[in-house]
Amino acid sequence: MSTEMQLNTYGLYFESLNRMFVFSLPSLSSRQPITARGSAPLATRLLSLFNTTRWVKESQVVFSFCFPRLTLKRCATLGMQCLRGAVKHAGSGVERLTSAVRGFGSSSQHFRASPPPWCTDADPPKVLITGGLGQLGVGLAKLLRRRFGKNNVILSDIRKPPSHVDHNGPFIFSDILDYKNLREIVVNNNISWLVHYSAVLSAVGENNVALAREVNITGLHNILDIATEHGLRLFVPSTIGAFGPSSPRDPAPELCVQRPRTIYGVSKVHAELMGEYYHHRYGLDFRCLRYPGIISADSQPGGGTTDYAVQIFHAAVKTGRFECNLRGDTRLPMMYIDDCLRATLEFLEAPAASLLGRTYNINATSFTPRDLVREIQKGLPDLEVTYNVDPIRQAIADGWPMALEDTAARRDWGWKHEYGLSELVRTMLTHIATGNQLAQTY
Ligand SMILES: NC(=O)c1ccc[n+]([C@@H]2O[C@H](COP(=O)([O-])OP(=O)(O)OC[C@H]3O[C@@H](n4cnc5c(N)ncnc54)[C@H](O)[C@@H]3O)[C@@H](O)[C@H]2O)c1
Ligand SMILES: C[C@@H](O)[C@H](N)C(=O)O
Repeated sequence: MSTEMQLNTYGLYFESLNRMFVFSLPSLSSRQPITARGSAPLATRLLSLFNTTRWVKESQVVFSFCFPRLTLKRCATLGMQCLRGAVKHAGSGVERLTSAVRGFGSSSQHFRASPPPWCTDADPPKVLITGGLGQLGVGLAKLLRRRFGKNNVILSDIRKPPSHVDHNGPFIFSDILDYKNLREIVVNNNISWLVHYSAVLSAVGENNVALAREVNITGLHNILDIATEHGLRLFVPSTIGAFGPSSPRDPAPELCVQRPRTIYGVSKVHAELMGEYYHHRYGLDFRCLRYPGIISADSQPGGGTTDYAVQIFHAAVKTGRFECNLRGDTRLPMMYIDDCLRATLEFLEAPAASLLGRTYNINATSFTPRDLVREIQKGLPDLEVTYNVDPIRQAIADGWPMALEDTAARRDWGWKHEYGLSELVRTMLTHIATGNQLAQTY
């Protein structure tokens, strides 16, 4: 199939339902395949110019622009302007794409082209996120709302939302231990996808085993039953904490001995097994990713063992000093939040037929506190770090893997991380510094 044909069929697609303009770059030539890295100038330009979502699918890099409030015609025109502007600024290597973009839109037939195979849902899903006020939920809601529309994604938690969360889309109270309330929410809002983020994390769990057991195990049972009863697609994250000291550590394969020594880890292995059992027994569309430790700038971690790797950035920018509660040589798998949330959306959207398994490892980078300090010091050379090891957290970390083996995710649904250690550190410092400046001006 020629590049132009691919572009006409898959490259530029206008999804009228969501006023969404989807734009993908196939490999343009064998000499210069467009990959996430190969297309960096164009990708960077697009991401800096517009609020875009990016997926990487097989050999294609996919962007979408969503203009939910505009008329169809205005939306299509704007989409074309975005693409032309971005391509013009992207520099070399995209000449053939430029000519295809020029041709696209001249005939209305393009807007009736079939959607790409991974974009065929006629109705957007109605998504409920439980435990949505933690480190990951608000960011995921933002990403999903951009993709499916603001009112199609409901955040829920047992805490009161800060005002910015309350203003950005629907939020409701939901305690996952209250089965009746959960069922009412699912029925009344016609929920079709459930992202189950409520949990008690590793360090807090060791301090309150009863609570962790209640939320992570009893709560999960409620979620599984509701999801099965109402035919929902259910996403439950697992973790590097689902492995233990007897698992292979570098890397931990998808299938291996899992004997974690924390209530958090035990509850996550339980979730993986119960979800897979419900999938095979009742046909539940259960999907589970084992996340590494997640690093985010504008949301705080909720009491885990990898929290130091978020806290150090804030301390580095604010005071120039940090006391680390893990030993300097403790290597753990970590991931920048944008990679984690994009992986979650891509995995949720993956056709069921492409999923050979239901629980996947995803990996990005691994580092020790010392590696992280060295990298931060490239931008903030005056940062001073001392070590005051917390024995509970250190014992947990010593039983976790140093890296995850994630070839199945890369093969089955095109997972690809974008942030290595240096990109992660640069991005975190920029976000935190910008956030602080903004805070000072108000
Ligand atoms: N953040 C990470 O590094 C990481 C890594 C691996 C896996 N995960 C998993 O991702 C998910 C989200 O993680 P996070 O970091 O946002 O967690 P978090 O601890 O920051 O947030 C969890 C949320 O669950 C809520 N919650 C507690 N009890 C509840 C109940 N009874 N009903 C409803 N909500 C309740 C809390 O109020 C909190 O807002 C969790 O399942 C976690 O295990 C996170
Ligand atoms: C790794 C992850 O599950 C969480 N951040 C924790 O440390 O508990």
